[in-house]
Amino acid sequence: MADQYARPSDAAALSAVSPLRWEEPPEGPVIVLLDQRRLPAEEVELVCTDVPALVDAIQTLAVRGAPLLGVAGAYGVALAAVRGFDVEEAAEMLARARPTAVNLAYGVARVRDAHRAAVRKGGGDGRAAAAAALAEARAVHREDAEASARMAEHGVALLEELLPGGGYRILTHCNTGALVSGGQGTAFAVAGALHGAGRLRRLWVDETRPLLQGARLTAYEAARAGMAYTVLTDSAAGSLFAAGEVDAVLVGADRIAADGSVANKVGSYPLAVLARYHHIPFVVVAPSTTVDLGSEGGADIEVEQRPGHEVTEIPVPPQAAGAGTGAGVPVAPLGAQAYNPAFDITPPELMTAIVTENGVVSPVTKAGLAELCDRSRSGNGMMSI
Ligand SMILES: CSC[C@H]1O[C@H](OP(=O)(O)O)[C@H](O)[C@@H]1O
Repeated sequence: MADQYARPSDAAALSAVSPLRWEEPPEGPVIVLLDQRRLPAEEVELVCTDVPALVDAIQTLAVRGAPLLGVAGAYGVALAAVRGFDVEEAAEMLARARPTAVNLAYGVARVRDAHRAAVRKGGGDGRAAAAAALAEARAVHREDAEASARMAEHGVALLEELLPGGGYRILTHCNTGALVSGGQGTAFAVAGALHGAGRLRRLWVDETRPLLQGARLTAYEAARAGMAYTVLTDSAAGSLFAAGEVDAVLVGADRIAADGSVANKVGSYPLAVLARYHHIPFVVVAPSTTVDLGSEGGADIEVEQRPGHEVTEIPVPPQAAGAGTGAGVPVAPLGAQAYNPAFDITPPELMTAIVTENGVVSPVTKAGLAELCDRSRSGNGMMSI
């Protein structure tokens, strides 16, 4: 079950608001989510008291973005453990909630395995196993925040190496800021670090149809940060490249295959082709938890297909984008068919680099990516569910 609590849309309060937190009110532990479907017009918090409510929030993009899905999945398994729900069943439900972002399965497996180990060790002491599950979920959350800060450092250093001096006009797609992370995000964290150093001349923000994560969420985060930013339709990006107005493209990722193929928000692949044609750096920024060494190449990545009404209807607030209710205003003839993949696949040969918390791989090769991941996984290897 999820209750909703509206908050004043106060900019000062916003800066302190996290997209997800664990709380332990007297009536029992809950996961509190900032409902990203309602942003930027309203700050509404969803209070999830059980796993089905969290699964629904994930599937309707109230909570979204690969790294944060890993954190949400981790806390979802911990919620099951602490509230005495079936942990194995909860792990299965959560891992299947969205198929492409590998972080979700990773976060779920981390906490599920910690719980299993504690059960084996504790001989059925449920409280000890629940405490171990919550501790592991907090570790997943903390590690993602730490990874975000390190990605920002590596990303800035890479841009300074690629494009020495001056300020940068960065084009980004979808939303990759604090709303998708335990920290300040992935690609947007690099833009934020550039902004903090006075090196961000302009942030070009693709609106990112159909759910408008760019126009709604990246613009919201850029405004809060005081960045110079401009929203554009996805189809206008080409003319910006042609006009020489883009210095680099920074995007996130939902799953990176072993060969470096990247699944990211639909529209990323065309940007990579444009960047290659115009000789502009195309850089993917993602934590190592987004790399799935079990997927050999792009063909192994399941691309989530979403409901057609997200394309054929314009969402009507307060049922904002991603509500999944079909409560929008039709823009296509009723009954129109729609093609609505949530992601597309960019091959490694179109990328300049992949930036992770452990460093940069450029050019993007299978060996280079594996080496980067091995360095990061000495403590917490990728676990599949
Ligand atoms: C850096 S994770 C953000 C990543 O997730 C977005 O997808 P969605 O909004 O459907 O969760 C998009 O692919 C972003 O690049």
